[in-house]
Amino acid sequence: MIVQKFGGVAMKDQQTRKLCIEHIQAALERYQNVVVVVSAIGRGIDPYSTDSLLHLTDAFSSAKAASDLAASCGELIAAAILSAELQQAGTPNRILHGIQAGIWTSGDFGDGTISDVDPTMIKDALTETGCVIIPGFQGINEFGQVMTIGRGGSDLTAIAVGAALRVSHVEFFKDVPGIMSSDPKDHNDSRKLDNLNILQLLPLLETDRPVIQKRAAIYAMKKAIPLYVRGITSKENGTWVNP
Ligand SMILES: Nc1ncnc2c1ncn2[C@@H]1O[C@H](COP(=O)(O)OP(=O)(O)O)[C@@H](O)[C@H]1O
Ligand SMILES: N[C@@H](CC(=O)OP(=O)(O)O)C(=O)O
Repeated sequence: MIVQKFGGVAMKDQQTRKLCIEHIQAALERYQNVVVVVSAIGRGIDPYSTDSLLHLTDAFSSAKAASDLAASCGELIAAAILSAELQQAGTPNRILHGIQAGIWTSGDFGDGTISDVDPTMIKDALTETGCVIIPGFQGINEFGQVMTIGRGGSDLTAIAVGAALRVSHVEFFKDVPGIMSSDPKDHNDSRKLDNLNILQLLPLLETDRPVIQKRAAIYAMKKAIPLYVRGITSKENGTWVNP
């Protein structure tokens, strides 16, 4: 069993989602059970991106619970679209969201922390279909309210679910071929790294646009979960991150 995480760029249109579906189908053949964690579709002004949802009204600045509920819809929409397209491609699957996903959060709206993951319903669903889709970036607090867990938080969702299910590793699909020696969007001379450990990764995450959310990387280190960061379009090997 593995967890695969597809971010906003991988999910951005039907063409890139076809690549996501190919990666999911390949993983199903190899591992039988796959949990897919998705982020909201696109970036910036794209209609269902997290930024667009957070800017639907300026009243969200003083209504944090409502703002989180709106933001969480981006990942719900992404899960619904990927589920339908996977089904169309011949792969039955089931979405688990909200309380069904068993992801419990605490702390502040907009920046919650995952306090517990109860994998019972995920395991039950996997016995039915082998492929479960979970909207990232969110959980439920003790009062049953939806909370988001900080920008880039789907990475944390994927790792926390992976840890709860004791998977062999968590895979991330990016618009870069793996983890590079520096951000390739800023440095022409950056080169792909084949292997590194999380302590070596942490300095690379000190940027406005980290390749993995820093909080998620620290969680992976604490739970001893290996990560595999791959390119969504490339066939070449990605980067293994050892805990
Ligand atoms: N050291 C690095 N190696 C690779 N990519 C990096 C690095 N540092 C920053 N990045 C940036 O991370 C981006 C991918 O992460 P991100 O956009 O958060 O993915 P996701 O779509 O999964 O959320 C790349 O487009 C790249 O600009
Ligand atoms: N959609 C959320 C959560 C997330 O992790 O997104 P992405 O995987 O696209 O960085 C955000 O933009 O913060």
